[in-house]
Amino acid sequence: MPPSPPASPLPTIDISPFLHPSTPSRLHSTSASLSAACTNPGFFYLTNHNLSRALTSRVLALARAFFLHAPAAEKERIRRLGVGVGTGDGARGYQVVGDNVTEGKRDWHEAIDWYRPVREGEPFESAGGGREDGRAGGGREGPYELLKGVNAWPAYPEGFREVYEEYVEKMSELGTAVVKAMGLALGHGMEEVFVGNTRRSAWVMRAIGYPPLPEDGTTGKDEGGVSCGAHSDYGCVTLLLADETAGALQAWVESEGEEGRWVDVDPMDGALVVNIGDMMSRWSGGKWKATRHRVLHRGGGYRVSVPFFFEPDWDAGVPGKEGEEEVIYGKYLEGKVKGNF
Ligand SMILES: O=C(O)CCC(=O)C(=O)O
Ligand SMILES: [Fe+2]
Repeated sequence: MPPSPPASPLPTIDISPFLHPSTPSRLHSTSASLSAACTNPGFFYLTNHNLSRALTSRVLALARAFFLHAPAAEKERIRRLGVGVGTGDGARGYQVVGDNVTEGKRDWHEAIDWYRPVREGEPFESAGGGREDGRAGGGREGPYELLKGVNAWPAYPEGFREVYEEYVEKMSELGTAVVKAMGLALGHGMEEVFVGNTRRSAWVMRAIGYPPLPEDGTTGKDEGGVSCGAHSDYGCVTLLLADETAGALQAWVESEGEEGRWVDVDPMDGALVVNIGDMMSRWSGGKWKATRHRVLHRGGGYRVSVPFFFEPDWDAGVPGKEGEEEVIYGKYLEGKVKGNF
């Protein structure tokens, strides 16, 4: 008999002590488990969070309905455009299959990207900022500087924006709880550092639709033949909601004394998949890993995922290991966005 594939080695973290009143011993034991998970493999399941099943189902169903049934004209209306092109800011909006590029290769997915709204009086704002103050704003006049535009919301299916804005609130709350737990684990006042530097988190949210990869394994010239190329995430904490499709997301796991390998990160009912990004790895002095991951969706169905990237504030300074220069998160993000698109 061939050996059966290894079971997913991902740990599970119950985050409830950081969302509700708790005891010091529960807080400490949660943050100790979290620290172990962030050290290796850098990916884990998060349970007992603050999201109702009604909300997560709505979020996934709306994204699926948009990708599969929105009229082409509606997708075009909210299309991501380059800086200086109409309402484009080079970041926000809808991307057709192949628009998104990882390490120079086109990815086999479509997506909508949203970023923290540019708000008056915040460092994220600039002369060319979109100033989308909550629901009152929303004019997409342009021109905008890189990353300083206004979010684009689908008019189809109905109710999309309302549900997703509720989701952003919940995910920001959850992100804060997770970085608090991480700060407690690192000690040395890092809890205050993390909370203080993520109060105005320059969050990013993507709704991603993955058609199955073409069966011949090729997606064309300049294309990686993958649904999403191998990468590490940029910021603090990625909170991933995905549908029930198995065998799509993979993480590069290196265990001591063993060669690294790609491990399937299949969805777990009721849990979010969490991994840490480059900034959190820096903040931990390199103790924690921003684990590389990729998506290879070869199955038959259409996969939908909605990652929420809980990031540092735009102007947060993130130190590296000794001898390394501090990184300003907003500048780091600008560099990544410029390099990708
Ligand atoms: O769709 C997924 O499972 C992961 C997507 C991802 O890694 C990303 O958007 O950074
Ligand atoms: Fe990622």
